[in-house]
Amino acid sequence: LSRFMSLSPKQEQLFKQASKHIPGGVNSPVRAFNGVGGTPVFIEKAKGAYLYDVDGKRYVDYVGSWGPMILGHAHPDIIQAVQEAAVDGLSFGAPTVHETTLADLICEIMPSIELVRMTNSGTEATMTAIRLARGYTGRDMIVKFEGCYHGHSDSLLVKAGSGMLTMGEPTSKGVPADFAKHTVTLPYNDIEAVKACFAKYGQEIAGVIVEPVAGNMNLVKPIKGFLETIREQCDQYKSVFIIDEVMTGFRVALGGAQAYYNVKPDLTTLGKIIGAGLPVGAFGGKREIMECIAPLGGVYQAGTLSGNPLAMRAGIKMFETLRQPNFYTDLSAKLDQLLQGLQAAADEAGIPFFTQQAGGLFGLYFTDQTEISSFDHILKCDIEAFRKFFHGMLNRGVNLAPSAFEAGFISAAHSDEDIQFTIDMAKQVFAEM
Ligand SMILES: Cc1ncc(COP(=O)(O)O)c(CN[C@@H](CN)CCC(=O)O)c1O
Repeated sequence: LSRFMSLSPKQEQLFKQASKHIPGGVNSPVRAFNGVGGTPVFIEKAKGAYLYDVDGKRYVDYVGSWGPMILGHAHPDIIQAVQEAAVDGLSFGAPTVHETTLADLICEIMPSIELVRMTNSGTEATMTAIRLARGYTGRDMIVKFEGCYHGHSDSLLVKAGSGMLTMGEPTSKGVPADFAKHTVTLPYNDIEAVKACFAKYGQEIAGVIVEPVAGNMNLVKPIKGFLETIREQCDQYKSVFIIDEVMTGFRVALGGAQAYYNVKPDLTTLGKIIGAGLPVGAFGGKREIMECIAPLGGVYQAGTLSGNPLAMRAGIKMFETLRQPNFYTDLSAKLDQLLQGLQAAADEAGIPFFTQQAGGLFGLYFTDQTEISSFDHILKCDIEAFRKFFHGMLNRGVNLAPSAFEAGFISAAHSDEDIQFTIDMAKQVFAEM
């Protein structure tokens, strides 16, 4: 593997320079390549399906900035919208009609959302949704699921306690145990565990937060009845059902996973795609819950740059394309073509491998297991094989997520040629594995 790891001396030098004043040389940990080894690639620009690194090398990109670039990079309509917004001023700290327009759009596309508030990241959105669930119910306990990631707020950096239905333990230093103990973490897709948790703590549970399709432990789809059980239990015990659609919103379907699986949450958190690449998050849902948010109610939340005009106008412009008929059927068909090609290539080379898809989101698994529906299944996959595949593809100009515990993203800009190229490169890499 080491022969794959080093990139150009220039990239090595840039990483050394970055590491002088930036922790780990990156502004978000996953970018440091710790999950795959080697030095991160420094990107200079991007266009359509492609990234271009500082050496001018082109990569077909399946990370898409972790989801936002569903139209492809530097889409001319988006760039024009941002340029036009910029000349009108970058931020006013006062209401603009663009915020109303985007809020109206989101509420129309996701009918479970009656009121929506913009933030600057998915983390802010989920952090506030948790606070809102607690403020609305007057309860403290939150339920989340192993392997799901909802951003880095304290209540959500919690893993399962020693016993399953016990108080959570921090997954990060700096999160007080007193804080983590209000979060119970259950196995994803474990319907009985959800029922047992509510039977034991029901009256204390402020809310449940779940990735409706998990994309932060690699891709894991909900089994039949999982999301429905959370909905039923929240109804029975008057807890708030929060669906974290930061990654799945406008990705697995226009209406998100809640449309894809026909489940109605009380609150939805959003991010990534709604800003078209600019910093945006959002949380929204039932009016009676959202009316607890300041300035209407006593749950405080704020943000200097929330709803800023550049991000709003980029998002509004992007939805013009997303709402075109067949956008998602075409995106899914494109991804299906890719995954079928990768599967055939792996089978030909005799590599234990399979894939899963949810709209424009995908997972690649190096395993001979035939089912992936839990974090335990993911932990049994062959990480070393993934690392070899990752570097083999990167060297051949295909950019995958630098971790076996991340999902993959395709865009409308990926052409048939890009997909065939990806499959051809995979054939070469599988052959040397
Ligand atoms: C379901 C879900 N909920 C919340 C978040 C946090 O959003 P941000 O605070 O990173 O905007 C995320 C962020 N996803 C990661 C990808 N694994 C972002 C990449 C990164 O951390 O750099 C998410 O996937």
